[in-house]
Amino acid sequence: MIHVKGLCKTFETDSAPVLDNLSFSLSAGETLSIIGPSGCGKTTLLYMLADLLQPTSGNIEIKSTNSDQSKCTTAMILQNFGLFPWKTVSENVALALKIRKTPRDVVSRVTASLLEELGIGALASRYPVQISGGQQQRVAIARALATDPDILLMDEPFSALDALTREHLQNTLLAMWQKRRLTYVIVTHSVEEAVFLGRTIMILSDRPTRIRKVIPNEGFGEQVFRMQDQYFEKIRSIRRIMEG
Ligand SMILES: Nc1ncnc2c1ncn2[C@@H]1O[C@H](COP(=O)(O)OP(=O)(O)OP(=O)(O)O)[C@@H](O)[C@H]1O
Repeated sequence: MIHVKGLCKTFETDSAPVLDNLSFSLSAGETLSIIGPSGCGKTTLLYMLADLLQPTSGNIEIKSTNSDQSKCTTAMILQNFGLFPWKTVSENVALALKIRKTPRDVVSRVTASLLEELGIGALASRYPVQISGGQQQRVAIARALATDPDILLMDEPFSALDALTREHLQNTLLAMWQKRRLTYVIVTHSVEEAVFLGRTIMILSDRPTRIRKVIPNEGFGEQVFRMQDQYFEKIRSIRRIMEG
């Protein structure tokens, strides 16, 4: 579904490349955690996957496995939630559907069902300032899922949250994956989060950034994984690789 080949990125203001010859693939229904040193280009990579930035060279092909559809849709969730403060929770979630001129009854139905699914149905008419950070992030997830994207791209989506809320939302994301078999890519600074949420974990190097290692994560997929030896062993092995 996602095929990245020989991807390089150098910004005009900087002579040194940020990303240097990255190649990887991700199939439909798979989940990828990307982890690496600060400033190595994780956000840059995500923006290129979202088609918000162009590579300097190399290419990204995002294609549906369904032959009727040649192009896949992506949605992105940002670290600071990116909600519009002047719109209510349900208006924020409905936004992308309204922009696409979706019939009003469909907008209401999809919005209400997503808010229920994410446990924030009672907050529909509140404004973002009237709800907690964790609840705001649930709204951001609902908004991203409203258009039923093929691929969900997340840039440190839970990093601003306290540990318990973060864990709840990781569980929510996993539940959404189990239910919908979402394909998602998550950028994170947390090794624990990378291991809990990625069936594959990609470790990036320092700049010029290359793929240091791609690690399959067989235990991924259930909440109980967090309590298992395999989970802690994977965290230890990734830390060893990152510490070098
Ligand atoms: N638009 C831009 N113009 C010039 N340089 C940029 C631009 N965007 C990012 N950079 C540079 O590219 C490098 C990678 O930035 P990026 O935000 O992708 O890293 P990151 O791995 O996501 O960082 P962090 O882990 O700290 O969030 C940094 O050195 C940054 O300053």
